[in-house]
Amino acid sequence: MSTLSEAYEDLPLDLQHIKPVDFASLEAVPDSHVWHDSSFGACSDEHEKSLVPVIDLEDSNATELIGKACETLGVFQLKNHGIPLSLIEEVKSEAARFFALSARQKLKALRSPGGATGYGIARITPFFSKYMWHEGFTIMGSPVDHVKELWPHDHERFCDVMVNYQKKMKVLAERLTRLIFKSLNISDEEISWLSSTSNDSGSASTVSAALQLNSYPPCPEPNQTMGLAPHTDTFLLTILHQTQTNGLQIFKDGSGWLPVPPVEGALVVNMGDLFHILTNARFPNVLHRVVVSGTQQRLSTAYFYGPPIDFILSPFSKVLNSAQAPHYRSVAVKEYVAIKAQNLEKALSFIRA
Ligand SMILES: C=C1C[C@]23C[C@H]1CC[C@H]2[C@@]12CCC[C@@](C)(C(=O)O1)[C@H]2[C@@H]3C(=O)O
Ligand SMILES: O=C(O)CCC(=O)C(=O)O
Ligand SMILES: [Fe+2]
Repeated sequence: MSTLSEAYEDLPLDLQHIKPVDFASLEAVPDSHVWHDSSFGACSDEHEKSLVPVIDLEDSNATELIGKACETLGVFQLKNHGIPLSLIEEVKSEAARFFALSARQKLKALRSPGGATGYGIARITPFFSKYMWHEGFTIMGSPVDHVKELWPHDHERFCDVMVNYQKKMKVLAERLTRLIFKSLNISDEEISWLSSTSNDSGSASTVSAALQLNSYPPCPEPNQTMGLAPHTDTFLLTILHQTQTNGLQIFKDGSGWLPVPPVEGALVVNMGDLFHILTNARFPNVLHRVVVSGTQQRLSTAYFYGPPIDFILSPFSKVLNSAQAPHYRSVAVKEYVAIKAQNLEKALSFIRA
């Protein structure tokens, strides 16, 4: 086994946990999608200044600023990231074109129970008793097989844009990972997989990566439902682009749910479980969720990045001071992916040392 999609083949889902409802046909929130969560209104949207720092990647202090943000909140917004805004726009418009199709059309690109790529609801759905006000399109590698079903003669535009965006995201994710390791004083030898994957040398192992297009349709009763339930991301880091519609919130102990407002041209970067493990819990794996709007569709694009699935990770000895014991045992990426898929937020407790 060498690719992430193969790892997910062994973790099949039931169709009821893949197939979205036809949101466009709903005039009210059906009971299946009603969440009894009293905290929606409690979101501190009144916070005028967001706690999430906006960092310029061209800033001469970028390494320190990013290292600090990773350690405190586990999330930051990134400006001057080098991703052409025109490409981001194209991704957004291709995603919008897809989600605007009729339900019948979109179902032609449905993920299969053992598949990773395609249209469907969030993989975390089985852990909750209610469904989310959300539909997604997951891409691992090329989406061509699925998109050909929808647009037999016009699939190239969508596929080219998504493949190109993933290439650019991979370069950025790699650059951020190096920079974050540098902020931790971790040497290059400890990150051999990073260098062995960057030089396209044929047999070299590939990093784990996926692109997720998310759509949260406007909702007739936004306070009654949930866009995306609270979760942490599984891999090292996630690079997210969000449209101008609010909705993303992070959970901070002592403060509750805090908004991550859209910043024009910026990308949101958040730490996932694997960085939390590597840093021996020094970086939080930030808990986040999405609430929905009554009037506007929200679109977001998340790129998940991690080491090759056979890579075995354990807390860096460098980040452990002499008095500190490792909190987590060694675990292969694919093993952690399986534990997470079966246990969600309890996954980390299964690898506690
Ligand atoms: C590469 C990934 C990362 C996945 C699983 C797999 C494909 C789809 C990703 C998401 C996207 C939506 C939220 C999430 C929580 C979900 O349900 O599916 C993500 C999850 C994770 O971070 O675990
Ligand atoms: O839509 C968003 O802003 C969040 C998406 C997300 O958390 C995810 O795809 O993992
Ligand atoms: Fe997420």
